[in-house]
Amino acid sequence: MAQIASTQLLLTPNEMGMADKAAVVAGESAFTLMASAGKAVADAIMTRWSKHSVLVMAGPGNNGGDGFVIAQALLQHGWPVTLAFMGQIDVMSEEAQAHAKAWQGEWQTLSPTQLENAELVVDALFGAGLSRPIEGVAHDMLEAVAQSGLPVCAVDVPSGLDGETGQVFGVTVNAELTVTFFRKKPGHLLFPGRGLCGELMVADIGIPVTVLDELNLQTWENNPELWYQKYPWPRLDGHKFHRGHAVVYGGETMTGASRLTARGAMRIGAGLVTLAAPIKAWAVYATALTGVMVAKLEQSQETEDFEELLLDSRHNAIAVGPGAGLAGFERIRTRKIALTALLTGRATVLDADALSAFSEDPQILFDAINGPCVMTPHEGEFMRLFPDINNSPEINNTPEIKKNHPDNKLTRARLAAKQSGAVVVLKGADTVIAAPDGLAIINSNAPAELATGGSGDVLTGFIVGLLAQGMEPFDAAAAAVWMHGEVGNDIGAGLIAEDLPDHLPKVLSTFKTQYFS
Ligand SMILES: NC(=O)C1=CN([C@@H]2O[C@H](COP(=O)(O)OP(=O)(O)OC[C@H]3O[C@@H](n4cnc5c(N)ncnc54)[C@H](O)[C@@H]3O)[C@@H](O)[C@H]2O)[C@@H](O)CC1
Ligand SMILES: [K+]
Repeated sequence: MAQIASTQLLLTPNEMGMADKAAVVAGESAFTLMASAGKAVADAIMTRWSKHSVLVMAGPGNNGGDGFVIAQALLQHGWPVTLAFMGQIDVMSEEAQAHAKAWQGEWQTLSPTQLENAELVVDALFGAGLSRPIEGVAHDMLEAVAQSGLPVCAVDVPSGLDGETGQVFGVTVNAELTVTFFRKKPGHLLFPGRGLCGELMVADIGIPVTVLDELNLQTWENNPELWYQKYPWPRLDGHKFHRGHAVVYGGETMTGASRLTARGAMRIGAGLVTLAAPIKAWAVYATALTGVMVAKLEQSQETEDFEELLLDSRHNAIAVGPGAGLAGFERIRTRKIALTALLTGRATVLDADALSAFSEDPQILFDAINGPCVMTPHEGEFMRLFPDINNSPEINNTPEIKKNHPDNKLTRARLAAKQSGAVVVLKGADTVIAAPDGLAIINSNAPAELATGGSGDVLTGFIVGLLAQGMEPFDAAAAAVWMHGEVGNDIGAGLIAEDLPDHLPKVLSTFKTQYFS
């Protein structure tokens, strides 16, 4: 995956530091890399804004070094520039010192009063090297910038944002534009970070792509580049059975949920979809569904009937959860149905009630997972199913920045995948898809409109539909989440879950034109 989608790779600040070092070893000069970084930011500023009075805040590390380059470039183009420095010049890196010496304007010491005459702020205080909470004058300055409402261009990250987790380390600013270098970082895509970066630009500063080979990277931003080659396009000579047969369990009361799942599975191309429902609700399903077949599960023997249905090995992918039911006896039934599905060893998606039903004894669920499985919890379901993860050593023994912010969504999803043996899709505006082997993808195309009732049920349908067509769970989850986001963007305001499956053909056709013609 690394080779086919190198541009989608995400590097933590630490990995970025290693890439930077490897580039220098490969013959790039650190001075030139910094010059290119600063120039890229200055160019972006001059493209976006007309000539303004600029305050460049330069911090004690290489982020500050970039600040000197930016200040000098803007000055040379006739912009009024104030340079506000915080640090000790003689302990800065050689390249930062060299660029600081090249600065031809006046030096000032960082102070909130400098904001009085500023029209635009360049935030080059802290970047990848942030290692403890921001205090003192830098803290006061960032707070004053935030309160001033002035437009901010952040260098690499808004200072105070942890590039690894997307969490804020005490204080930060809301940037209108963030220019980062070489590759994005997870913190640019994970909330709240994503909301603080404004427009995010990635500048090529001359780091050779070959440095990535040494790094064993495991995190990507979701994009068809990652999985389009494995996408199961229907073959002209194909038969509907080649496109799989998905089985969706439907509960007794909330019948809409599993119908949305079934429709999602149909739309994404499953050859056949059967909705299996308890007899009490059977008539509702049978009346409402046309292309989807409905199977009856007789009273008091629902699990046995479900098991029998699955004896037919053409039923190659199963979804349990949407509308499955949690009240009283339904909870027991939902558990049995989920375990029956897992026992087949066939590709299974567990969502909603199928996750919550195991909140008291999640290990029973994890022990039953021994085939391809995708779990799609939202935050609430995740907390119920993985209560220990926030207290796990991998979260708490990391440096202080992470210790103070256990809400590292990427790490949590990875730990959950490892613990359960399933691909975990931790849903939200920044959905993370993590596999038990450590690979992870952060999704970034979901619009706010997708946060609506039934939207997750459709996603489950997209996943099970792709599984039925033979896609591997990690790829199927990534592709489904991306399609779901694209459909959401396509519909926009006024979106309801019912629209999602029916807008998919348009998105699929654009995707097909782009990648397969
Ligand atoms: N490929 C790369 O990695 C490149 C990186 N560049 C820049 O270099 C930056 C990284 O440079 P550094 O590693 O020097 O990191 P920073 O510039 O973020 O700052 C590190 C310095 O700040 C101090 N510090 C950390 N947290 C602090 C706190 N809370 N309060 C006070 N001081 C604190 C550290 O002790 C260290 O002296 C990137 O963000 C980017 O802007 C560019 O110059 C070009 C190439
Ligand atoms: K910064």
